[in-house]
Amino acid sequence: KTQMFSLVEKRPTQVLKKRSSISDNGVFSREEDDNLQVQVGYVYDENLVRHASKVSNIKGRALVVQKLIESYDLLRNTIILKPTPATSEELCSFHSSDYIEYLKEINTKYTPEDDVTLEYGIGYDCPPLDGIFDYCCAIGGGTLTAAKALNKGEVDVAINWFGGWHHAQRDEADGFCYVNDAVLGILELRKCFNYVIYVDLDVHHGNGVEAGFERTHKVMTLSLHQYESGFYPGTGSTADVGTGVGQYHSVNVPLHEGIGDKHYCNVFDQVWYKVVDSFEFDAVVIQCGADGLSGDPLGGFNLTQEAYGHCVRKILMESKPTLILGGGGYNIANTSRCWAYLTSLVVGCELDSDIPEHDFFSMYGPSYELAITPSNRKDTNTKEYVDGILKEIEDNLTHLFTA
Ligand SMILES: CC1(C)CN(C2CCCC2)C(=O)N1c1ccccc1/C=C/C(=O)NO
Ligand SMILES: [Zn+2]
Repeated sequence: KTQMFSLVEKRPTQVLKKRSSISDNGVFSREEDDNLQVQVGYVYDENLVRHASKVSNIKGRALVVQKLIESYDLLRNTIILKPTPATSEELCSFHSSDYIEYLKEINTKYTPEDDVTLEYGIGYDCPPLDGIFDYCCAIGGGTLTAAKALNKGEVDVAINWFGGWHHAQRDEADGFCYVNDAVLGILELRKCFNYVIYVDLDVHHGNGVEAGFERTHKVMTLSLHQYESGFYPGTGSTADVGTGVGQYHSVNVPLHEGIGDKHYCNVFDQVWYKVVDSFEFDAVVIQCGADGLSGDPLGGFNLTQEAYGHCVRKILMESKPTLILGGGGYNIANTSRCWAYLTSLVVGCELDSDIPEHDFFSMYGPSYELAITPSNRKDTNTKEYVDGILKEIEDNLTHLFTA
């Protein structure tokens, strides 16, 4: 039986209401115990951190994230989910067998230093990794382990900060993503949950996940991202709505650079309200790529962890089994700040505004504070532009009402 949970939004910490279980007639029955925290699973082991550190553009990020979360003692009331590497068969539930066979073949043949333009997207944006196949099994396995724990009802929310690689396509690596663990996780959840919604908060369009589900109405993908000419990956306009029975089940919110917390949260709320009304989902996956944060070298958006927290909190209010993933994020200290903050929000405890003393304390200078300060950059998202895209999104989603 899948235990459900319900959240009551209380500031500042998330005091989560008692667990309720679905009684026979499917209606929530409230157990009469006192407030039980929602059961949170947290994917971690050293092998996964070692693999996650392999990709050069976020070298060492996995360990810095982990150490900050540990320094705040956030894992004491979570269930640590030790990941099992994915098997080839599991990777092939989304990826083509020739792509996976190719990764096996080149597993220890190349290293990032090899300046080769290989097949299957390996070599340009996605340099060959030493142990590239083992890397994909570890990364894919992390998210699959989380999804399986949600399927078994062991946890209500599962967090995997080492996943969220949303650009990988069925038969090629793309955008520094070699395996699309988000797609694998959604496919796993679909074994137990009929309808799944995927929400992508990364500054880049979640093109690989959208492509994976654009022809089905069982999975809705919602992506908020920067959308400018020449900005990677270049997909994700409002006109991009999915096809066939999947039509109107891909929702895109293309934004221009400079958007800050207040505006972003306002846009999210307006879209989320319509999405919840048009698509009844049984489980949720949220990709929290932190490259939208102020201070990210990509520099596109001007967000702080407050924007990410607002969206995650809003989504958790639906009280559905939820899988939370990482993704991009190239300012390693700010990415760690953001994901530690989100972890605290999910487990329902407050964080001290001063970064605790720990191995990587020096990375948080000069403020040594948890808060990320936004810059005073111009938000180029005019009211006219935003109202226009919200209207298009609303018009698209009304097709689901009438369906
Ligand atoms: C190589 C990295 C990943 C790093 N990077 C920045 C950050 C720091 C200096 C350049 C990029 O733009 N990258 C990319 C290059 C080509 C294609 C995609 C990406 C990023 C994808 C992504 O984050 N998706 O969520
Ligand atoms: Zn990104």
